[in-house]
Amino acid sequence: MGAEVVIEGLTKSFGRQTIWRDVTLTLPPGEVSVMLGPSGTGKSVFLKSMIGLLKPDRGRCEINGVDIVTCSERKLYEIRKLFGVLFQDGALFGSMNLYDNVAFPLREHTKKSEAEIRRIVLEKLDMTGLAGAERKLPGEISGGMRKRAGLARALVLDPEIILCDEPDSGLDPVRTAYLSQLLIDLNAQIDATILIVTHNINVARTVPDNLGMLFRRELVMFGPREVLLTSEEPVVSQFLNGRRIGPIGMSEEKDQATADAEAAHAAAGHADGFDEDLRGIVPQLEPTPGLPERQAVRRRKDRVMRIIHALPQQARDGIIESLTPEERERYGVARRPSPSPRPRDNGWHPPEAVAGEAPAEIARLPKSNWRTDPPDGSGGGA
Ligand SMILES: Nc1ncnc2c1ncn2[C@@H]1O[C@H](COP(=O)(O)OP(=O)(O)OP(=O)(O)O)[C@@H](O)[C@H]1O
Repeated sequence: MGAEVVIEGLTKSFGRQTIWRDVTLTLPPGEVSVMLGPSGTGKSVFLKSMIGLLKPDRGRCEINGVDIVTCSERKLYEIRKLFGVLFQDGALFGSMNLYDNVAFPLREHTKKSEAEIRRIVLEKLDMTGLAGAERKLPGEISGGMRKRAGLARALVLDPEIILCDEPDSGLDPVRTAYLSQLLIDLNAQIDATILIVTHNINVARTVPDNLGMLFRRELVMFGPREVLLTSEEPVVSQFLNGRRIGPIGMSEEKDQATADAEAAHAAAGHADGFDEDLRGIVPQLEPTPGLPERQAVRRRKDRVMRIIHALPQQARDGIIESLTPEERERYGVARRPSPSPRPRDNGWHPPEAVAGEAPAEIARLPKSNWRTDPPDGSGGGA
């Protein structure tokens, strides 16, 4: 199972420019998480801080119990070996063919024989759909293939954590869908903890177990996907729907005059992008048939059902809705009565929010007997 990453109060500035402050979140082991955020909100800086390429000013980033903000260079070098990183452009060496690019970390960081290296490289190229392309140079292949080659290279040291910086950038929607599927398939095969930073709404809606968003130098939210996907937070719904009306402007944050002018245009009937409301929970991608089940799915259900009482009502309803009848019985929860339809049909109809205490079915939630973490308690998560 992948490593858990515990981040607490992390703050990063460049000179007097604060990029983000007090970021606190946990990446649960083996789960897939996505960090959304408008351009320039510091998503790439966040990834670089997680592998110690940038040094945060304050806070902790603990991986397998080691705080990489304060640990020694030697320890950091060791911890970095747990990571596989897919950079935006694949970061391949232009003069090396795909085989040598993918073999590079093995030749640099291990004493493996060429025969062993060959076995691993061909296995990873096969996993990423690049079997037969090993003699190609990066300049001779498409952007999608370059990303997959970057991913193959990120896999050769058997990472516990995979970081992907905008894996969809420069790809058309079909190639992005293939890459999304590949990430889920890889998670099913190696159970690594995965963090993807992206602007891509489709990736955010269909790929992760957990979703977060950076905005205005802060983490707006981070948690089970159902929370962000049903959020009424203006910045979240504006971002998910790709609208101009809302707190996010051309250069991240808009001033009041611009916001007022846009609101007046909208009131006068001026269209603001799509008319469809993209909020709501859509089914998560599943591994390609024939691959193993994602072990993280069961662990996550168990984890989320333990914290469900603390989640907003719409997220709770969405989570309970997504359980099978057997799972509802096992967890001792029931669906709430049929909701009244929403004005815009986005395929899923959350029940009306009910103020007050957690519903009875959640209050009597039993401790799950589904826990698959090792008995030493090293697994689990937030
Ligand atoms: N090494 C650096 N020195 C100084 N400023 C930096 C450095 N790296 C990033 N920045 C600044 O940090 C801010 C956040 O950059 P970052 O690339 O992390 O944003 P992002 O959210 O990944 O954006 P995008 O989605 O457009 O890729 C930017 O204002 C950028 O100029």
